[in-house]
Amino acid sequence: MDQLSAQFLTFTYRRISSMNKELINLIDISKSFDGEMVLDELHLNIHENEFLTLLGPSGCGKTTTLRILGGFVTPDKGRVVFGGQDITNMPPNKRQLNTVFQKYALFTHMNIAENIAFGLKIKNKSKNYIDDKIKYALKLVNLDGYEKRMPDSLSGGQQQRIAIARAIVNEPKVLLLDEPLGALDLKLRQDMQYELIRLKNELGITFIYVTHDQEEALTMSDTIVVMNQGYIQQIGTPETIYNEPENAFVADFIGDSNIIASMMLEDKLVSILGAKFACVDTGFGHNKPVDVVIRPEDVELTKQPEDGTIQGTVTHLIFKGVHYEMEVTANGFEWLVHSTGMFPVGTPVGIKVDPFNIQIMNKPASEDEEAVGVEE
Ligand SMILES: Nc1ncnc2c1ncn2[C@@H]1O[C@H](COP(=O)(O)OP(=O)(O)OP(=O)(O)O)[C@@H](O)[C@H]1O
Repeated sequence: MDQLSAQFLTFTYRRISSMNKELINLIDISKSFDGEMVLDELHLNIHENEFLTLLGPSGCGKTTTLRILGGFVTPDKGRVVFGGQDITNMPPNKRQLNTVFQKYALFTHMNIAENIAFGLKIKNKSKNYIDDKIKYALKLVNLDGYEKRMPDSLSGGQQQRIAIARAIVNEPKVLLLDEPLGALDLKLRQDMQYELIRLKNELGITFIYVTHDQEEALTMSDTIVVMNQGYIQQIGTPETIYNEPENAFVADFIGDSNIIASMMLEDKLVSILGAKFACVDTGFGHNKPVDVVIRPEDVELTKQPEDGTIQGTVTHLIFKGVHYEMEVTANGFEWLVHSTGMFPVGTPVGIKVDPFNIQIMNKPASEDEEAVGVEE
């Protein structure tokens, strides 16, 4: 198992095991800008106390979805329902949602306490109420005593915590976070990921998080929604998304993978690059073109070709710290392999895969005829 898989498995304990009540329903939402379809009949249910992440490449519609939730963008079609109430046309300030953006957008001429108090003052809350809230919020984000500091005397990570503190004093039921860690360096980003998980658990509210960083999504989320070109590709727990990707896009976007055009010969038997491999999937039919996904850490290399192996040669080797990354050319395919064992370049090896680690995916209908790897 590589670092990535280990990292998200560590967090399994805190995930919602039996999902809570539905809180938000996005029902058949469509949105175009300048005649370009950005979201096409998007349907999504979000639960109470869920950490849900919208994940996908740049331009896939994540921020637009978040802005529709926040009320900053009105959908062309479809409805936004919050706690059973239609809020599609409700203005942002009336919604029980608060947004934290990538750019902290703190008021530079106000100190930290004034920044946090800003929204509460507009709502005419009493001084005592506001002071209590400031203390409470600063404690939650681990910045007690920072009331009098000015924003430009804080680090990026601290400023982002203040932006979060400012959002949570409004007691939203949902926090919308648009790449809030995007501007931070890697180490700080990782620390803040833990902070956000803790914060969400302490507050007991729903977090809807936008990122294009798959590792961040795997680390933090109860549920990941993988999006591409305005469509939801898959919704699932990090484990499901990583181990059982439903299509080649998801498999390719989440972590490294070997995606191989193959042929399902019969239930539990697949022909990969001309060799027969036992697998566990059923119901794909006979002699049906499929895509097979095998994660690099699930490829086992053997010194001698064995039954159920393909023979190949190691063509690249890189030391990655926790594992070696190798490329093995076998039956015309470049296999990506992560292994704690090292095989020097030029070594002949056998490739073996446990049946449970072979993930079968239906090919899109239009690609059926292009399938390769047929051999009886
Ligand atoms: N107000 C707007 N006017 C015109 N086009 C827009 C507007 N907002 C978004 N778009 C376009 O809609 C598409 C989706 O944008 P969106 O910001 O939702 O993507 P994203 O997945 O959040 O991307 P990124 O990760 O780069 O922020 C993009 O092509 C973008 O240019």
